[in-house]
Amino acid sequence: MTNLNLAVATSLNVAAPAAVQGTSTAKITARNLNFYYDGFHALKNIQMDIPEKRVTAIIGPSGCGKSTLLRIFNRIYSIYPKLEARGEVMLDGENILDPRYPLNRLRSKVGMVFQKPVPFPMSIYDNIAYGIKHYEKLNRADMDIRVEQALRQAAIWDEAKDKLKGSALGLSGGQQQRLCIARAIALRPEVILFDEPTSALDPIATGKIEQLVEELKKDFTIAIVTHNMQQAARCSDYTAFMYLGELIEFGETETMFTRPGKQQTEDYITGRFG
Ligand SMILES: Nc1ncnc2c1ncn2[C@@H]1O[C@H](COP(=O)(O)OP(=O)(O)OP(=O)(O)O)[C@@H](O)[C@H]1O
Repeated sequence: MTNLNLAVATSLNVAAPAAVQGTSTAKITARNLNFYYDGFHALKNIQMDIPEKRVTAIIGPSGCGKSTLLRIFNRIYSIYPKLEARGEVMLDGENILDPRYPLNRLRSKVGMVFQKPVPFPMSIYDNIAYGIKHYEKLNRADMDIRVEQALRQAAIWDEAKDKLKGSALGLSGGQQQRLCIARAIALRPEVILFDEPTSALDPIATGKIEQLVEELKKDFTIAIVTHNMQQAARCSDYTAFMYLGELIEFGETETMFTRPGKQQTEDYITGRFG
């Protein structure tokens, strides 16, 4: 590590993350991706590969297009008029921007967790079962198993198991966010998108979510938008740095945080702007 690189890592107060083990194929590939809000050019010619079963962090200053990019990966924008995506976003080799790509299939393959946990106003059990019922007909015993599996995988089973029939709104903010993660997992997606999942949480709840993200990458491909650079450094394998709608740099997180290739990336991660 050069002095500069050491300075970058030290200024972030993070240990350089371990190198990514092995190679990974791309689960999602964006090619010549442009996005417009009623004519406003918000994403400019993005080329990006999101590696399978790895965590990819998307960072950059406010307004650079992080959330816009994430929302394209599950086509959530398509419910609003006057929003337009051009180019290709391939998921397992199929272009999800093609209107013929069934939204139902996309929703079952790509789950999303938002900034603010929004449990449904119903029991903890029903929060998980509700989504499953849309896609599958399970008998009671099988549903019980699926609900338990999802809660366990989202590391909230121990706290929830004795109050499954109680309202989800009675959980703490951090527990609610893990419930929302369980709700996404229960549909057995292949990709989970996290849009600033810890910005409304305290440091302890944040730590639990970061640990969970680390666990989940064994089974899922993860993309996470975060303002928190320590978080990106701690829990991602790859990092994308965006600025003013462009993808400035993409690479292994360790490299990005210790030997950034572009001056803008270095300025951002060392806190010189943003
Ligand atoms: N609904 C909208 N209509 C018009 N412009 C929008 C809309 N949503 C976002 N934008 C614009 O698109 C650009 C990208 O916004 P986006 O929310 O993706 O940025 P971001 O990097 O996620 O920002 P933040 O970190 O503040 O959440 C910004 O210039 C923003 O003002």
